[in-house]
Amino acid sequence: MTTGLFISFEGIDGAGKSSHIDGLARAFRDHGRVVTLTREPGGTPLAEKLRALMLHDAMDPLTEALIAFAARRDHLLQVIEPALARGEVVICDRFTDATFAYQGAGRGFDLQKLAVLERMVQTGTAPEAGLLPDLLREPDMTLWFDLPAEVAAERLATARVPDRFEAQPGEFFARVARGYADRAQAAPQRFVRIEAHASRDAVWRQIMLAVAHKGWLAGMEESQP
Ligand SMILES: Nc1ncnc2c1ncn2[C@@H]1O[C@H](COP(=O)(O)OP(=O)(O)OP(=O)(O)O)[C@@H](O)[C@H]1O
Ligand SMILES: Cc1cn([C@H]2C[C@H](O)[C@@H](COP(=O)(O)O)O2)c(=O)[nH]c1=O
Repeated sequence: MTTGLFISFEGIDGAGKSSHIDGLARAFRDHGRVVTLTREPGGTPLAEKLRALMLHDAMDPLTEALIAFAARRDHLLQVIEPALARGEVVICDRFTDATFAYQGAGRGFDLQKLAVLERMVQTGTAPEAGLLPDLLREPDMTLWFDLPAEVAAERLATARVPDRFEAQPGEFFARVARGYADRAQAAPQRFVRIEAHASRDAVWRQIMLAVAHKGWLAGMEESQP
């Protein structure tokens, strides 16, 4: 039985994640792996409804954090854990690091309270779904797209109508970026920093190197995005 792999993509809005998620899924499929591509907040019918609330309705930071974790719990139980149990590669556009970066560093919500919620949601009162009491479910690797907030803002300026987060000022994203840097520093074995202020090809090469370094897609280092 192949072991499941859990990979998350993180970074501030506009850092360039979406431009590469499909490419990584394709690379794994070319290697014969079954891939579940998903995102947070979202990934299940219930969590997608919570996503719409979170992105468009005004609320206080605690409510925002609780919605993020409620959506995550459903997503874990319905999609992520079953896919990992089947031995699939789960590629998730954002996971809990986003809550620490956005609700924690960005909004200023208490990081220790987030850590309590993280433990409640990502450990297991649901052993049948793959969650275990003493094991915090986390990605096996987090690709962190590190891009200065002002460059991300320039990229997004012409891209689309902003949601509640994208409409935040530059200082908010500078705080979120620092929040990601703190998470990366605290978990260097899980995080891979991607220098995102680079061409798409250069970013793709970094992703392929990170994956090859784990021994997951040997021989694909020269592949195209
Ligand atoms: N390496 C790059 N150089 C220049 N522009 C880029 C690069 N990568 C992506 N872009 C552009 O930047 C914008 C944001 O990219 P993308 O949607 O991939 O970011 P994202 O991290 O997924 O953002 P979000 O989290 O808000 O969905 C898009 O217009 C995209 O075409
Ligand atoms: C998981 C998660 C996400 N967010 C924010 C980050 C983004 O601004 C949006 C999601 O939009 P995207 O286009 O899919 O990147 O939600 C958050 O604030 N907290 C979270 O836990």
